[in-house]
Amino acid sequence: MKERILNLLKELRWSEDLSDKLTVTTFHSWAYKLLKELEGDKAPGVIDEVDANVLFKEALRLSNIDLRKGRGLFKEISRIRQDFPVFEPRNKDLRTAYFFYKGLLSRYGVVDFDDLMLRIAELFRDKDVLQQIGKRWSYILVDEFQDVNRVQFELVKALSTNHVTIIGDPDQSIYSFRGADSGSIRRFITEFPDAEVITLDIAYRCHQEILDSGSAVLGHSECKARTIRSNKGKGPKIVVKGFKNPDQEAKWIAETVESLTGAMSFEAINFSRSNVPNDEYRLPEIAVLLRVHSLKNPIEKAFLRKGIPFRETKGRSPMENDDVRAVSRLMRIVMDENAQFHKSRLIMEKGLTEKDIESCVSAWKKGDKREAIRLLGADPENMLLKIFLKGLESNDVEEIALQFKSDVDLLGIDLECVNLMTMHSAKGLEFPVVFIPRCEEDVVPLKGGDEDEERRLFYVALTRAEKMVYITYCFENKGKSKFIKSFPKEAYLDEIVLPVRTKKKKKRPKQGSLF
Ligand SMILES: Nc1ncnc2c1ncn2[C@@H]1O[C@H](COP(=O)(O)OP(=O)(O)OP(=O)(O)O)[C@@H](O)[C@H]1O
Repeated sequence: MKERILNLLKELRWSEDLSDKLTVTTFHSWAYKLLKELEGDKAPGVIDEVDANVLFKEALRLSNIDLRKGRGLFKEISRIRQDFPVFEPRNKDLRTAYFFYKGLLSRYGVVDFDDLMLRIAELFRDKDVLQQIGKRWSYILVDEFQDVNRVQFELVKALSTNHVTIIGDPDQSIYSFRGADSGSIRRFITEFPDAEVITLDIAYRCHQEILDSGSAVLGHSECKARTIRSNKGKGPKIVVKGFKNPDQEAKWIAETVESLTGAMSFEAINFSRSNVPNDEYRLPEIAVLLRVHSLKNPIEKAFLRKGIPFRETKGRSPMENDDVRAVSRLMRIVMDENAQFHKSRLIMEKGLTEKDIESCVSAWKKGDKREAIRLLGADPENMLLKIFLKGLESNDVEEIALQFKSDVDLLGIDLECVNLMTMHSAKGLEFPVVFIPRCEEDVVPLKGGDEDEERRLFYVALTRAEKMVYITYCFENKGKSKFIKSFPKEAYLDEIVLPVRTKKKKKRPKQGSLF
């Protein structure tokens, strides 16, 4: 991102070289660097969400709380610590689990993501610290402000003596389940009444049909429809198709992808191109966006059957890759021989003994990384691991873990394959062609979800498309999503695809025996 900004400045013939003055970072990575600077060697390590869950389960066991309650309690604890000021939980189980969890974090000398932000908020209470840190940046710009939580809001507020610009779209707030405060932009405007509000109402990505349909879906939420004009004007209509079941739907998606990319298989030639623009696309220009990851199976099968390469982007951190994770734990142990938490996890996850770990550390310290990786039971040829190791040459392990939130960041999106991902992980991306399957009631909007947030999520999915949107649903299930029903009539083409009935073979009359 920093490179892109510097290149843009060059294009704009900006005379000053800003490469040393410009910091581009995430909240967590920024907080970690500050913590390390302010607390030096005493600064705790950071554990990600997966490790935090492991530790929380340990806390539940220690406090004799039913593990089945774990998920809900952990969500609640995270919510509490993303609020500001943090309040003490009233619920007895929650209070006990929280107490043990905090104890474990401190015993292992680690913080989780929520704690990390809270620590900085705590440090900023000291006016001198705040002044010392604040004067480093003359201008602060926060992007995707609709996704900040209350603690992050307070940090930005604390730094508001600098010139602060926030950018965001309240209609794309889709992370309230993770603690984001969907009202943060509104709150900012209320708390800083002198702030100049600039409304960006021209869209450069999508055609008018997509914007109008997205606005119509939002029109039913508290955000209310906005009028956004496309500088591209009108484009192809959104294609909506209903199928009998997910297999037929997936088959059609695979055929359409094949046709869009000019594939020449026998079936592709036979397949009707009536809904396909004349252009040919490359596979990475196509994305299939799912409401939940578990809907992927029929689509994967259909792609495999046709030999269409696809890449699944789970929106997960590359740190969740087994090999990367093992080496990252080793790095933490190399840096700090008391990194008990990571030692215990290596023993559990890789079946190593204390002695094995010592051998890994010693090989690593001697510079024999390949041997250390082999001893860990990891694959030195793993591509993600190779990229991770490259990153380690110029960053410390915590930095990498915090910087690269998904493998899209690490690998780049431009592999020669279709992108299969959730609507959430598509946030911020764009593709010439977008498929949105399973747009039926109970899936879109998801049963039990917050309907306003579901509308915003669908809006995000729709507006990833630069040109074509194909929305499909299965009528065998609960039927077409009400979101589609709110599209303006002139923005889409609606069609039901009935399964082709294969003619039953007529029974051959049995020839009577001549004898
Ligand atoms: N002034 C402009 N002129 C031409 N194209 C533009 C302009 N501004 C943005 N674009 C293009 O419009 C698309 C969307 O821009 P960008 O990603 O910055 O918007 P965004 O508001 O962050 O989008 P979203 O939040 O929906 O992901 C990009 O392809 C970008 O190159």
